[in-house]
Amino acid sequence: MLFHVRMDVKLPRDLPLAEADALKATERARAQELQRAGVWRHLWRIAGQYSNISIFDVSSPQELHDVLSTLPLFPFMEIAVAPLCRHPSSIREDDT
Ligand SMILES: O=C(O)C[C@H]1C=CC(=O)O1
Repeated sequence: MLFHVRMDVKLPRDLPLAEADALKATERARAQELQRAGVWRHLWRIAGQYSNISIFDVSSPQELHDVLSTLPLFPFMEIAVAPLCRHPSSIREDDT
């Protein structure tokens, strides 16, 4: 199942820089691991915002929740999820 996910990162202003940098580094490593595994299919920065638009490929809403809720930055993100299905006018033969 494909899900469109928007993540808006809201780090506390008083979070020490070293802690923020460590969180971002662990988030980056996890994001890249999930991309290599094919779970995090697309990851795009929204221009001018500390936000991303992503496409996840998981077996269920529960798996998506498990993945998102264990991201290191999860406590500092507002997340909006939309489940996707094929558009009847799409000319793509697969769901990539
Ligand atoms: O920077 C972000 O958009 C938040 C998060 C998503 C991937 C990653 O490395 O950090």
